[in-house]
Amino acid sequence: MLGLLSFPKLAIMMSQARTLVLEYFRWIDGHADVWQIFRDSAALAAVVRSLAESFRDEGITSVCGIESRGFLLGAAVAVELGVGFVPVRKREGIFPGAKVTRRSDPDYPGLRQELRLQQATVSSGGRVLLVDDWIETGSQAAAVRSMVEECGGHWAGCAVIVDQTTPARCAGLGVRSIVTAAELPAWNGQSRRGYPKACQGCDSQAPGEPTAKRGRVLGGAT
Ligand SMILES: O=P(O)(O)OC[C@H]1O[C@H](OP(=O)(O)OP(=O)(O)O)[C@H](O)[C@@H]1O
Repeated sequence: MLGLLSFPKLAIMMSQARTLVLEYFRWIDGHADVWQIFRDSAALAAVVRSLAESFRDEGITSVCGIESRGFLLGAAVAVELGVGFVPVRKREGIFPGAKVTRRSDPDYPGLRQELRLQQATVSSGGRVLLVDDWIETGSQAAAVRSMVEECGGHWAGCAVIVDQTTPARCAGLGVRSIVTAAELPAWNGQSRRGYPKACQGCDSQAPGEPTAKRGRVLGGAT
């Protein structure tokens, strides 16, 4: 763990994470491939530390992650913060015990995800941080928030690598990101047209141009 960092060291660490994300992120056949960031140990470590550091002083008692990339990142950030991990599974897969469930509003590919959370994993009064690789519509995160609150937990916010939300969604869900979608390399060497503009006020983006569909140029998933 990093423990307490001086401001210059913290700024350098956050800057390194941002640089490595921009270096390793790839568009492959029109699909955003965040997995490429994880194949480099230095990039993965920097991303995990940066996500953890953005909520280090917020009294987080558990970290939540949505299957599947949220499992990888969320568990790592939980270790970094010294707290436990709360998994949110999608429709399929064995997941024993009493659960709360939600059907999300349409997410970035237009899917209404069936999300499940084990009640016992959220302690009443606990402060839960959601960690994910990317947030776009915020529909899955909003559904998770609703389940956490039903279990008696408090929503601390979202730590993500890439933020592509609107300012209102960003503020409502408490999103803090390493980069915004508008900062990513252009897709296939073309312009970034389709991405919202960066929002200076909340470190996210402002509405404007249509949102790029990072996961489905040809109708597939990420
Ligand atoms: O902001 P939203 O529009 O709700 O979308 C955000 C979610 O979409 C991605 O996961 P995805 O469903 O692609 O699952 P995966 O991690 O298994 O690829 C991402 O990891 C978030 O969990």
